[in-house]
Amino acid sequence: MTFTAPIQLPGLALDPQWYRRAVFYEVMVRSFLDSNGDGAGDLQGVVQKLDYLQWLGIDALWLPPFFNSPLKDGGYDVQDFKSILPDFGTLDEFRDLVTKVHERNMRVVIDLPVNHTSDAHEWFQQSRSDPDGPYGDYYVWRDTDEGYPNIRVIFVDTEESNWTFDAERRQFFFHRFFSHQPDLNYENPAVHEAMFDTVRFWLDLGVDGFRLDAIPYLYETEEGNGEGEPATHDFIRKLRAMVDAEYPGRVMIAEANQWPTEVAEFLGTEEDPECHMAFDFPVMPRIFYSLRSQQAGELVRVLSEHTSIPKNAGWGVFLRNHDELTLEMVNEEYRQAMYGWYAYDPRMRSNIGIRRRLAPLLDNSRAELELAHALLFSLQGSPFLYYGDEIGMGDNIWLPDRDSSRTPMQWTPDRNAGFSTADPGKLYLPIVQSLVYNYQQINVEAQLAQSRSLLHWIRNVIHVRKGHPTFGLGTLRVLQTNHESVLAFVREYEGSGTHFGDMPEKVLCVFSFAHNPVAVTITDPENPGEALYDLFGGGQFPSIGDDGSLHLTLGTQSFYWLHVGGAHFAGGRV
Ligand SMILES: OC[C@H]1O[C@H](O[C@H]2O[C@H](CO)[C@@H](O)[C@H](O)[C@H]2O)[C@H](O)[C@@H](O)[C@@H]1O
Ligand SMILES: [Ca+2]
Repeated sequence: MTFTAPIQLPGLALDPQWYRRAVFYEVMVRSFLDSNGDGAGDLQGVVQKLDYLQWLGIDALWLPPFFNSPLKDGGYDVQDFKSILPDFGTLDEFRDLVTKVHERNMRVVIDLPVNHTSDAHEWFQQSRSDPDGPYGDYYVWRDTDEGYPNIRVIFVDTEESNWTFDAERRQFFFHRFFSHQPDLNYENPAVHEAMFDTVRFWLDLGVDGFRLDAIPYLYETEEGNGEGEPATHDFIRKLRAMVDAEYPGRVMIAEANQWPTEVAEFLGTEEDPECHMAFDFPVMPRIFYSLRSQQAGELVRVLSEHTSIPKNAGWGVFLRNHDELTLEMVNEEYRQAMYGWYAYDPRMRSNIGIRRRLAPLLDNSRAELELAHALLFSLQGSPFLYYGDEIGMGDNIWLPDRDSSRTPMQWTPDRNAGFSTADPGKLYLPIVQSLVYNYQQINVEAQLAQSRSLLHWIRNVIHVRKGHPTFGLGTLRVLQTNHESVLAFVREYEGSGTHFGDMPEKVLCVFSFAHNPVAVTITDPENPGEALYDLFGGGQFPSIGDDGSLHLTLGTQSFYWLHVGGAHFAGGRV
């Protein structure tokens, strides 16, 4: 067997499975760093912080929309798919960003809201004013608001219907989201062409992939619920075929807030692939549920459900993102429990979810933050971090909608948290100044100076994860335990033999959600008698018994990652 070292810096390493090994980081351009002092973050600001992201161990940036936009929905209301909002920068600056990201062997994934545009988009302006013109059929127009009776309203806080009357065209248009976001009409082949053209435009600029926003909602039918209609899958397959043929190695990531069996359809089959990755929505709220209920049962249940997906497809796992913590994937009983624990002030709720950041949700508990991240970094799928969560940033629930958790990144204890030199009143959103999460306490500089900070802890875990390909590429098998608060699973990878370090490996991951120390017996019938070593420090643990049983004790809300087998293991501390 020959081992070749991965291609080294500078430049991108050739790795067809890069997205399955990658740690992703969501950077809202507007929120990260303001390079020119106008009060809003920009592309050059992101460039200035690439060293920080590389140090943290990030492999790929996910940039939510930065296109020209009225910004009534954080940029998901696109006015022009081929230009950048001037506040954020220029196409040349974007090219520069891509080059500098690639120089660091990192990648850039951009967000593409393919389902709809802003009503300020030229296509919609022309569609409403000239029904018989080239854009007349670009949107979904009807004489009444009675079509598609089975299609639910998603933004229940603001919208009563998916139809809005347009006084100029004197017809109703269809919208899955805000009434200023008309849905594109995918029955029209010209819309397909326009979207392919958009995708090629950004791939030609060097992006490594797309998050396909709100992907289930492209087509509507009278009978269906408009979520993953067959024609939607046909379109995605067609798009994937084009990407594979013209831009091999670039990826499509499905944002489909559905149950894994339905989401798996957005990954297609090996013969007829759709997206390369899809976010795992059900697992996320169950992590939060387990933390408060001290019950691992719901996580055990969803992780034990095997959903088959194509060989090279993968999941994206996350704790938080730029949206509310969605509760669409839990039933009413669990939803109410979670509102009670996490959204006790009605101001904290948004649609079917909770508009708070990670650290305030977990009441700034270091044990819970570590436990939640340990899960994030060891579940099956690629982890997606949300900017600022690595330092435990707070939120501002007095801001409207999801702006509560889109406030400026806190870099230093100085003016505007080092985010901007602008007059503080000019910032796009105020810096968090709350008692616990005040930027003078919670910032990158202060955490860099403390070796035991959350930031250093998260960096260490990321680097340990990266030393073990099983986390990105391995299978997950849930184990039986005799304690209701304990979750245990084995991540197992057969090794590819193509890269140095890409060896067969098994890691036993154990998590206790109990609010007190516990003793537990775990059963792993497949690894009787195997030795166990702590992945962080290399310390030897009691071996698994010959009958497959393992007795462990765990501290309050704590976890272990244990290498299974082999006495040679040396630990992974960086
Ligand atoms: O462009 C409209 C929205 O599209 C995404 O929406 C997703 O977030 C919703 C919650 O905010 C969720 O309920 C829905 O299922 C998703 O498709 C995007 O992430 C949003 O920011 C955007 O408003
Ligand atoms: Ca700026």
